[in-house]
Amino acid sequence: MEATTFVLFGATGDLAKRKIYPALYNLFVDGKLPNAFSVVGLGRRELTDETFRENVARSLRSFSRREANEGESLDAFLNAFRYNVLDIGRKEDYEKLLRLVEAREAELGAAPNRLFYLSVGPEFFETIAANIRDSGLGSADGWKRLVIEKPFGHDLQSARDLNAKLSRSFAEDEIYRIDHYLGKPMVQKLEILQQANPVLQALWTNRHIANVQITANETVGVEERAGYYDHVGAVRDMFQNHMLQLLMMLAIHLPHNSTSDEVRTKKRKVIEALEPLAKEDVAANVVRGQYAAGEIQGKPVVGYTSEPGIAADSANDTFIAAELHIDDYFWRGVPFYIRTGKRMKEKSTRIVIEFKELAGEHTQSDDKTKAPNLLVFEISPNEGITLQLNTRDPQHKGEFQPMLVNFHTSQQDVPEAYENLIHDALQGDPTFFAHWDEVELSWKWVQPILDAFKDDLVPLRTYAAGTYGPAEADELLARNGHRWRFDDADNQTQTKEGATYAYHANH
Ligand SMILES: NC(=O)C1=CN([C@@H]2O[C@H](COP(=O)(O)OP(=O)(O)OC[C@H]3O[C@@H](n4cnc5c(N)ncnc54)[C@H](OP(=O)(O)O)[C@@H]3O)[C@@H](O)[C@H]2O)C=CC1
Ligand SMILES: O=C1O[C@H](COP(=O)(O)O)[C@@H](O)[C@H](O)[C@H]1O
Repeated sequence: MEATTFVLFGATGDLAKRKIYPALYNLFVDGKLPNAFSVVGLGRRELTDETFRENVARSLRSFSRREANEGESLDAFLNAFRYNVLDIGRKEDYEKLLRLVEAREAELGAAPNRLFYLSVGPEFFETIAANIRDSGLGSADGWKRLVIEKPFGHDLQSARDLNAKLSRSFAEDEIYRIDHYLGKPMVQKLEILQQANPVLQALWTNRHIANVQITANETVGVEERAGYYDHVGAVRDMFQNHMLQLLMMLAIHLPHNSTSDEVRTKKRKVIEALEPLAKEDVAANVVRGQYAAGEIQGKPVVGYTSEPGIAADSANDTFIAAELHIDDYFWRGVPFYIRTGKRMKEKSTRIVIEFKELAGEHTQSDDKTKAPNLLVFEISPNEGITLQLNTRDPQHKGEFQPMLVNFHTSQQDVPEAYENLIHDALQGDPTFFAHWDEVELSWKWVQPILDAFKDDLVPLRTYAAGTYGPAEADELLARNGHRWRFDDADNQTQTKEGATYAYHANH
């Protein structure tokens, strides 16, 4: 891998501590960092290199999936770290930074390839990009890349404005917009599972698929993020980015060995083909919810409007469910149901594909006991694939029984999303980053929902914490004869009654 200087804005912040340092460490342990590699951490706080390294080591002990015990290996990792005080708005600080970066590159005999990771609030993105350009940090005889965190805009117009500003300093192919859902290993596997398995390719159409359900439920509430979350809600925090990315990744049809350009083109086609919702139609297709007091895993929790920092009359959405349609050859007529919420019964991110009965199949008297075939991609917290088939106990010739064929990987073996994404950014592979076209088209699709929420055209439904959301989210599916599959209760019945065949990846 090419020599790289990893310039980290926000090196003293929460994201760096919880995600970025552990990801870098795990890549280091796996031998996936360049030989000539430096991290230059930036922040306003006055830290020496030694204190910075101690902070990094502490974060590894708390958050890394790998042991970070003192020793040669940890020392070798930390040796790559330097700290530099920088105030984002002070131009002269970038000149000092340039001198430090150049000195470090000279020390290592490394080419001036620089990755600028912006782990700071989006209000700083424009200033940082412009200062990188003006200071000469980005004009050396190597490559430059800009990695940015969400949120990318607050609505369609602000996203366009931000993109226009960044484009003055970085080309589109130099910008890596993180959507950490694209870094989740199971999401990355969706592409290859489809390409490498003719059986899936053959089934991936409206001829065989009755509906697709994409869920990202969380048990946590607003936590300490009231200031941020109360202005964005579930629609901006999760739906516009992560959920629509999951939809694109699931719905694309890719030729074998697709390039990153092909993936991007196909994703764009999917989102372009999403049937637009008019503001007036949002209420019929979208459920907006907010959690009330309830219980999470046996413990009482307060409702959203009683959370610290949230106004008692806040109408912010903590839950959203929607029915979407992709108007193209493959998916016409297949509802895509999306649901995400906070303070739900269980933490689970999964995609369920429900298959149709065979066309023209005669109804048998015992068909009512037959469960639909389901293909379930468990994305997190557990990773796995389940196929629900029907069987019958040959001894008793009784009712149909669902049989679950399970594939699960051990959590220890699974790299963190940030490991995958940082590794890809270091290699210059943009496949699992959000391209501007996708971001813009996602905001465009979501904008009528934002407008309808703002104008209060969609009733705010409450749901008790610790449930699966408002009843209206069930009704959304019920009107089409569908229901959310593989929720906790559903799952228990299926495993109690059904035979389970497990295949473990490490066997
Ligand atoms: N935390 C998380 O889990 C996630 C965060 N994000 C996004 O990542 C970004 C960073 O989040 P997070 O780490 O939580 O934020 P924090 O508030 O914890 O950290 C902010 C960082 O920005 C630095 N900073 C702030 N102002 C300046 C300034 N004027 N000049 C120089 N540095 C400055 C701070 O350094 P100092 O105080 O030393 O100046 C600090 O290192 C945000 O965009 C957030 O939305 C996205 C997904 C998850
Ligand atoms: O981006 C975000 O994602 C998290 C959920 O991520 P997960 O990997 O735990 O599923 C969510 O809690 C947060 O509000 C949101 O900003």
